[in-house]
Amino acid sequence: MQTVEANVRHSLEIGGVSTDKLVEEYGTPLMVYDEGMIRRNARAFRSAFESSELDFQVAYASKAFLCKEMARLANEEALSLDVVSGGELYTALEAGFPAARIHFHGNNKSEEELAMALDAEIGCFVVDNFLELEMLHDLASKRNQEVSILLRVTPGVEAHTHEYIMTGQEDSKFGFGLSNGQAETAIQIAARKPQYKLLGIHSHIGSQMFGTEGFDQAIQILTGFVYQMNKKYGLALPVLNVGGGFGVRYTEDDQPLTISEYVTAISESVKKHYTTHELPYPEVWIEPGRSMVAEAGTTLYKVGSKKIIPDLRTYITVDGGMTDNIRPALYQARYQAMLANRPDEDSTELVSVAGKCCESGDMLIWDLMLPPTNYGDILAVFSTGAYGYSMASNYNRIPRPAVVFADKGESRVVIERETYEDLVRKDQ
Ligand SMILES: Cc1ncc(COP(=O)(O)O)c(C=O)c1O
Ligand SMILES: N[C@@H](CCCC[NH3+])C(=O)O
Repeated sequence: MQTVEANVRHSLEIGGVSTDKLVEEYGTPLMVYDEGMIRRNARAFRSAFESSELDFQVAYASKAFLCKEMARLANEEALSLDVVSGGELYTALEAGFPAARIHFHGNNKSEEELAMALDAEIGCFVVDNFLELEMLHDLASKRNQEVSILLRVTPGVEAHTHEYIMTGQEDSKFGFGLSNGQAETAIQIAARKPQYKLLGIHSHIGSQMFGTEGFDQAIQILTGFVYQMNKKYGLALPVLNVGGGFGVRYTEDDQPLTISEYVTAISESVKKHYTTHELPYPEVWIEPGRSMVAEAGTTLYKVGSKKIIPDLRTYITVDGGMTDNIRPALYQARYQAMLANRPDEDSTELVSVAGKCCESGDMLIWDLMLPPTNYGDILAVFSTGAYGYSMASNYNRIPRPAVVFADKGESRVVIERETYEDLVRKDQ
């Protein structure tokens, strides 16, 4: 994959650091990010928008991977930050991320979380439902604080991994339905509330999308709605947030567009539909998560036991699994991998890669060709940078791995490996 280069002398390199060295220094399992690649992705999003000449914000969807150093990187790259919980918000604030560029999502923000975000004076709340619409305003009124909001709407466009389906109905736990009139009701309520500055609407149609048709459909529907709200209530709604969902390459079967192609398609679509409705161009916000970090991440595991079932299958087991990457078990997600310590050897053995959890579903890769493996080999699994560590668990009381950023031949720990002591720290 793009994130790694084979160092033909003996081992794979990530961000210019040999995986031999990384494993020796930090142990396994180890999550390694090619920091330069994350920065290039951030710049690709921004520069494509700059070429479009639209006003924009690129908000990194921090659910994909967040720690303080990642928040600092996002800030250095002039990204905004999409957070969906008090924990993500806290991490961003602890990292010194500017509150004015934080957008707060979530379909059940608690009063405490809302108060925390009001205290911090974050840039925008993406209001999801009628309870929040009232609760946030009550809290803001008590503080006499003005709050910028977007309303999350469900436009009735559902994006699936490889295709788009017009649902007609809006069966989603998120947001206000457009076709059933709830979005309009929410707009009317929001527009009357004195503490609210209603910036516009938000929609997110799905994740890991390979095309742009879904965005175009959603933008067409959203623009029609903005037009109606403008005509009926004289509302300007200057911000249009079209969410995230840009696809990445996990295996050679995945054919995502480039970042620039996604952004260009969105910009063109916004221009086309706003022009049709004779509306001034909005400020366009997007929320890429996966596409910012997935391909920049590689997980290094140590190969352990091997089980050969004659005429059936050969299992090799690594020292991690569903605790650091739940995606294969949860979504049947597929990954590519290679032996990091023998990158130039021919792959002649068909194996399936199992994790070490007490769970049959704890498989990382089915049917992978590798050179004949031995105990102690290092397996590099590619494109694990999104929704891997962020969805990690301590199932079987397995500590979470360390996370390292590698760049220009240097590496540094950004999240320390959990210890057994960490695991019992909260136990009574
Ligand atoms: C509201 C919202 N924004 C952004 C994202 C990020 O999506 P992705 O990681 O696919 O770019 C998600 C997750 O799907 C989301 O729910
Ligand atoms: N966690 C999911 C995607 C959810 C996106 C967040 N709304 C994944 O790994 O693919």
